[in-house]
Amino acid sequence: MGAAASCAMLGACTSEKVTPAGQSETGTSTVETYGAAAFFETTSYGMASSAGFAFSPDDDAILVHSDETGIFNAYALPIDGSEPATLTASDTDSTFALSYFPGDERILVTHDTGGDELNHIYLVDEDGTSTDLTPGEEVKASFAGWSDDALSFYITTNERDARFFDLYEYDTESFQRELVFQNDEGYTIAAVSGDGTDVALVRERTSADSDVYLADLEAGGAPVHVTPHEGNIAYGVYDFTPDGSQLVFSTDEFGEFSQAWTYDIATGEKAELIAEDWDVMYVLYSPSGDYRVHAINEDARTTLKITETATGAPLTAIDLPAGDIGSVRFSRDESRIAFMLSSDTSPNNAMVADLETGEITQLTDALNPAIDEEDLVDAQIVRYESFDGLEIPGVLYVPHGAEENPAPALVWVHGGPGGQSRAGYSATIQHLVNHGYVVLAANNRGSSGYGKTFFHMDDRRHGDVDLQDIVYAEKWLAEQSYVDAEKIGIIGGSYGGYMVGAALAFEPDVYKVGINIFGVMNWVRTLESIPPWWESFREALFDEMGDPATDAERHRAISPLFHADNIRVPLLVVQGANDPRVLQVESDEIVEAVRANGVPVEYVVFEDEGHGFSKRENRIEASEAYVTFLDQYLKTPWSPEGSPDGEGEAAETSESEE
Ligand SMILES: CSCC[C@H](NC=O)C(=O)N[C@@H](Cc1ccccc1)C(=O)O
Repeated sequence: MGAAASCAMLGACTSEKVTPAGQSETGTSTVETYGAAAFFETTSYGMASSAGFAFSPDDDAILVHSDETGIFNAYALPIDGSEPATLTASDTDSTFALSYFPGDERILVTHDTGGDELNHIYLVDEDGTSTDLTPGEEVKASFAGWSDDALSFYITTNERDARFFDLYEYDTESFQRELVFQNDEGYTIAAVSGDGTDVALVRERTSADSDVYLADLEAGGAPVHVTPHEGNIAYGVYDFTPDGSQLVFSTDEFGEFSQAWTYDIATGEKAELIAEDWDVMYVLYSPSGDYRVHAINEDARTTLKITETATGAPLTAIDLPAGDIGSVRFSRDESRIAFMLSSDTSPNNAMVADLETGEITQLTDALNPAIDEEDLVDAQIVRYESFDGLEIPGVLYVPHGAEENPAPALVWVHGGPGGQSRAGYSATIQHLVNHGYVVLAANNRGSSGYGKTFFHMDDRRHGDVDLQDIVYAEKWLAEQSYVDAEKIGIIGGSYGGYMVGAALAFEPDVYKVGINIFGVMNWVRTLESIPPWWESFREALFDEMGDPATDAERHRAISPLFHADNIRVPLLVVQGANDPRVLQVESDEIVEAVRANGVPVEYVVFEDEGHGFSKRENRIEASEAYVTFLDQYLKTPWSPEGSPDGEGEAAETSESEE
């Protein structure tokens, strides 16, 4: 971590750099090419939870996590820019900062084991001693915030019933705890009011239709239904106001996008709080309630607004720097805010702004100094037409020099269903682009962020209309002057990995190669073996995807595994052994089936990862594997005829594979 620098704009770079000899020529300019290690030697930073205290009790440091050692751990970053203090030192489990204690420098952190998603909450004393507050082999726990009097904090765990999360209140000194809300009905516990009187609950019937309830923790009794309605309306919870008088909830009742509304707990009155032209992503308050922060998902970029609550006027004390601002946290005395600042070409940096002087200080220097930001590229938001004329949004990255020398390209598909590819820094995408690949992150119908109509267009039509959007992404890329139309591949993770498998199996002539990162290959098995703690949204998931008990035939029809004999192009599969959502067997079986076709198939398994890769050495190995595979099979397209026996050949197995 670097020393403080006064606010350097992490702005976008557009100009080309002329660099010394020995670097790759791309058209009229020279861009240095970096290995995966260089991209991942960049440090990833994240802020303590919005439900906790990110500032230390005396406001002189902020609590963050970073992967500076290769494994995420918690650190205190002094706001004067002096050297950070290491607070946890795990060399096995990615550990994430939750909160300082209200009155001392003990902290709460969370980690799972090897990516199994069974997170526990740990108390870390000032001498570094760590205590598991939520022990138990199959227990999954989450931090849910502090009481206003600082005498207790809240944790949800599923230890009583693996399917449901109950709410416990922990004493800050004795760590004795009390069950304050027993959840037998499959609610999602969304927020607890600071005065400890109310808990906000969400019940999801379908992804289009959900409700908010309020349970009175003092009076007990059945939770009050806050959102009675007819038809499909999706309601959710942002937070309580700091005085506990109102619940701020989300609704898509009044248009395509989610708005923020208030519910007055005493009177039951509802009122519009924030309506924007896009989804309101979150709403949070300063501890006193004097300031309100909300973010908008504006065409795949985050726009942040800070408002003086009393007047509704925008905060003018500081000029927020250009770039993506997130994780805003107020100091205890509300004289400062901490936030993360990033751009398409720069990862998160921790910043502190003084609301009295307007001064902004950069506390970290995350991008590996060996990388020149000007060698990276900005994202462009684009739109293309699909088979039925529907406009599909995407996030496009074009390598420097591709206009002069058309480049191979990749369609990148996000997870979900219902996720969204967003602009912003991605080490993996920048690594691919730096190695000469155009990347189009397509937001096929069904993606979030573009309104509820678009979001639901894929319901029970997965592997059909959304796949066609991905096919049309290839067609659009092939028409671009900077793309070598003969060299277009597909890459995606999880649901995006499913789309990779589906594209290769059901549209076998479209893509030249595929990279499947822990993708669902067999929907019957995946939906039959979802983690027990998904119970609160199992019904909604089955409503969208189909219930394996009744829709198994359709699930077989759309599952790449049962159509693997159609896959005739090189395939790279990457999987975490501890993934509880997409089990390793999904990848094992598709690898075996496609290898039987005589097609090159490479397979990388990480023994200590789950649904996503968090350890630096694994992220480097995965990213290096993508580029090596693409350089081998996409830059010089593979054909069965070109292989020694004319039938194709199976590739060698990666060292990581067991
Ligand atoms: C309606 S999406 C619920 C699943 C969940 N979504 C959040 O990310 C998820 O983990 N999706 C996986 C794919 C998947 C879908 C259904 C069952 C298992 C895995 C993903 O894309 O990350």
